[in-house]
Amino acid sequence: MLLKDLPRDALLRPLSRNEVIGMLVRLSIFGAATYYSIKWVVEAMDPTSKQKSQAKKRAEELMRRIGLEGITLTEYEMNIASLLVDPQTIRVSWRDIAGLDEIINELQDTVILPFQKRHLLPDSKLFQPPKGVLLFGPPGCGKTMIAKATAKASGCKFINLQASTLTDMWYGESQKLTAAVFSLAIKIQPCIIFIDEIESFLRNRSSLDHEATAMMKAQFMSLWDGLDTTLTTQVMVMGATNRPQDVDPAILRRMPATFHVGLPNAKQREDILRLILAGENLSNAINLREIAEKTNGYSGSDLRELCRDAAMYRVRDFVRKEQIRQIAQQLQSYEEEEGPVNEDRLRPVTQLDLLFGLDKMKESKQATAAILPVVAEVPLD
Ligand SMILES: Nc1ncnc2c1ncn2[C@@H]1O[C@H](COP(=O)(O)OP(=O)(O)OP(=O)(O)O)[C@@H](O)[C@H]1O
Repeated sequence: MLLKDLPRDALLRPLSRNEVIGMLVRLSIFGAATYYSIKWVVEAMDPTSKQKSQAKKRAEELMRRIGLEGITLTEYEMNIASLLVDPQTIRVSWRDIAGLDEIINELQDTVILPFQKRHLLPDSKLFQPPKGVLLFGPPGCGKTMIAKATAKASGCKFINLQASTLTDMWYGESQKLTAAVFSLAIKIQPCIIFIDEIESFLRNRSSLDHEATAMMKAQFMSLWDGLDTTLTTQVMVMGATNRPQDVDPAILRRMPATFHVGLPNAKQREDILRLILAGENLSNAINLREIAEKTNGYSGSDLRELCRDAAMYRVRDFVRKEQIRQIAQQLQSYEEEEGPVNEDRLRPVTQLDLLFGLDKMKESKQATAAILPVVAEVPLD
């Protein structure tokens, strides 16, 4: 029916109360449907929305587990909160780190005591954890382990900030995220902000820096300085790097406590080997000193790889023996079969296994050395 076909009276008469209410209800439903459709379309068009909602869920779950559910967070703080590590769930403790007693003792005195015993000197400006700590040294020597064990020992929450997080597009705007790192850390303090590969994040400032990156760095440093303003703030930035020479000097100045986590010496390597192999079934003739002496230049992570390989040989032997046994069983009649006598058990790891593992490791190291340039260790000062 067209408008002109309607009776003139029907158009001119005032609307009844019910008609007005009905119209309002229809308008509201239409408005809500439009709003949610537009929202749905916008979200569907945002390629990062799934990641964002996953990060939000993860953050909420983490906050609940850590016992921080009452704290209200902004959207940006929520993104950073998805990187939180609960000190209770950190598996690494001092007992898992071998050969680094000196560094551990110093960390205990300079970092952990001020966190743990803050109540003894609450008004002291001096008895405070340093605002920045730098762990530097070649890869695989335990820097990340030390950072995690420090958080566990001091009972600090641990924000594991990847170099790319603040520059990653899906997380949002760098500057808002940078601000969120610090505001979140303050809300949940005591807290350690850990930045692995800090050189790639806060690299020497150069003219090649993108303007946004330069601004983010400047902002990071000013927020970092701001931590000093209140005595009660218990937030520390801990950085780790393989290339201290590439870290911006302005950042280095903000990390007064530096720890060199270098390649282990022979004694340290023996300690690391003993720790890695603890709990394994070892032959009595194992001589870890011999392996330690033959592994000059190896990192803790190399030694772990070597041991992992060595421990696999007996499994391979076991599988081969089993295959031979099965073939023999098929050839023999079942009456003659003697049955499995102690055959279900793996033999212990032997010195020969470790030496084989070492040979294999040497070969792969030589192969990688051929394709990768040698990175010399440069002292910090
Ligand atoms: N001192 C050590 N004691 C026991 N295990 C060690 C030690 N150093 C390294 N490892 C072994 O090597 C692995 C790697 O160590 P970690 O990740 O802490 O090294 P990193 O110095 O942080 O290396 P990267 O610079 O590559 O991040 C550890 O998971 C551990 O198994």
